[in-house]
Parts: sequence; C-alpha cells; structure tokens
Amino acid sequence: MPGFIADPTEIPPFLLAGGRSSRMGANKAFALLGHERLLTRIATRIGQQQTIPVALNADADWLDTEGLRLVPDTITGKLGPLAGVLTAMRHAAVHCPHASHLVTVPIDSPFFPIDLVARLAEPIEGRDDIAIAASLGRDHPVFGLWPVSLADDLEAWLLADEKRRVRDFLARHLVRTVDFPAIETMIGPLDPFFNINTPDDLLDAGRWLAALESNQ
Ligand SMILES: Nc1nc2c(ncn2[C@@H]2O[C@H](COP(=O)(O)OP(=O)(O)OP(=O)(O)O)[C@@H](O)[C@H]2O)c(=O)[nH]1
Ligand SMILES: [Mg+2]
Repeated sequence: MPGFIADPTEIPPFLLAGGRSSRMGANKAFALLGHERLLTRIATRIGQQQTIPVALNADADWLDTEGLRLVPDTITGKLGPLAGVLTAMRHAAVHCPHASHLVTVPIDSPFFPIDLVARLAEPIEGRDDIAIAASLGRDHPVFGLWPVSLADDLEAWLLADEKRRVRDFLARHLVRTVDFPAIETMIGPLDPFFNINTPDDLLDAGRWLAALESNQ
C-alpha cells in the first residue's frame, strides 16, 4: 500500500551547492572525481531517480550550470544549508504546485544510495513530516525530504536563530530518520554519505571510487 507519498519519483530534486567550499579552497562542484566533476556526477545520480529536472541551488553568478536551472538563495548572507532548503521550498511551491515535499542532496557526497528518495519517502505520513538520511550512527540532514508547507516557519527561524544549527530546526518538527547501511568494498566499509570537504577528502574519494568500481 502506498504511503502518504504515492510516487517518490515525482518529488522535485534540488542540488545544494550554495556553500563557500572554504575548506576545499576552490568550488567543490567543479572538483574532479575520476573523470567526472562532482556537479555532473551528483546531478546525474539524483536526476536518474526523478521525473522532474534537477534544480541547482547556487550563487546567482555561476556561469557553468551544465544546463541545470539555477536557483539562488532567496535570503542573503550565506546562512547555511537550510537557506538552500528554504530556497528549494519557495521554488517548489511555485513551480511544482502539486508537490508536498522536495528532496535535497549536497554537492559533495558522491556515493549516496540510488534508492535514496524512495527510502526517504517510505516513512512520510503527512504533509508536514520531514525525512532525513542517517548512516553509521550519524544523521545527514542535507539529504532530506522537506515539506513545502514549512517554508514560512523555516524562514522565520533562519532570520531569528543566530546559531542556525540544523538539529535545532529539526527539533521543532516531526522528523523521520532513515538509516542506510555501509557499502562493503575491498578496502573496507564505505559510508554511503561520505562527504568531501578538503583536498584530502577528495583523494580519499578517488580511492573509494576505485574500490567501488572493482566491486562491479
Ligand atoms: N544554499 C546554500 N547552501 C549552502 C550554504 N552553506 C553550505 N551550503 C551547502 O550545504 C552543503 C554542506 O555544506 P558544507 O559541506 O559545509 O560545504 P561548504 O559550506 O561549501 O564548505 P565549507 O566552506 O568548507 O564549509 C553543501 O552542499 C553546500 O553547498 C549556504 O549558505 N547556502
Ligand atoms: Mg560549510
């Protein structure tokens, strides 16, 4: 029996790339993993699960969006990933008026599960429920299903809460956490939400990619 979300493939997807990449020292979206940019890899990976084109949440001055629709933050000041989530909510409300939820993925986690959206949708029971991913005992709220209905609440909270900790926002709402297992590889278990922040992380990601490719 389908749950509240009848067809997860119809959830609009947003790629969060509005950060500063300060630890990387250069825009992470254009970093190469294997022969591919992170932007290409992540957009393809989330896009192949969804029927609605991927929107790119990034700064308004990006010239190279690989054909993705650019959706800059609706509030200024680089207020963190939830500013991207708010932007996605506002965009979905206008452009996908039938969607109760949208899905976000960050620009820097190249190995996320391909059944991400279907699994996040399973526990949603109502229009105001949030679902986030977890693995190995850690939450990854940048991988989330977010209700369009929470836009005003999120905007008010972002403007009022100086710390803007994601977990403090989540504590105000009903959150379903979906746990994903590690991926077994020749060089050990890989966290599916392995996240690239630094040049060293990018090198590690290259090793994980090679290990995954030899799995196949
Ligand atoms: N829209 C938007 N997205 C953000 C913002 N800050 C971070 N993000 C995104 O949230 C995700 C996780 O952020 P981080 O891993 O800290 O990436 P980052 O902020 O670019 O990198 P650092 O500057 O090194 O912290 C990434 O996909 C970022 O692009 C923001 O102010 N606005
Ligand atoms: Mg950051």
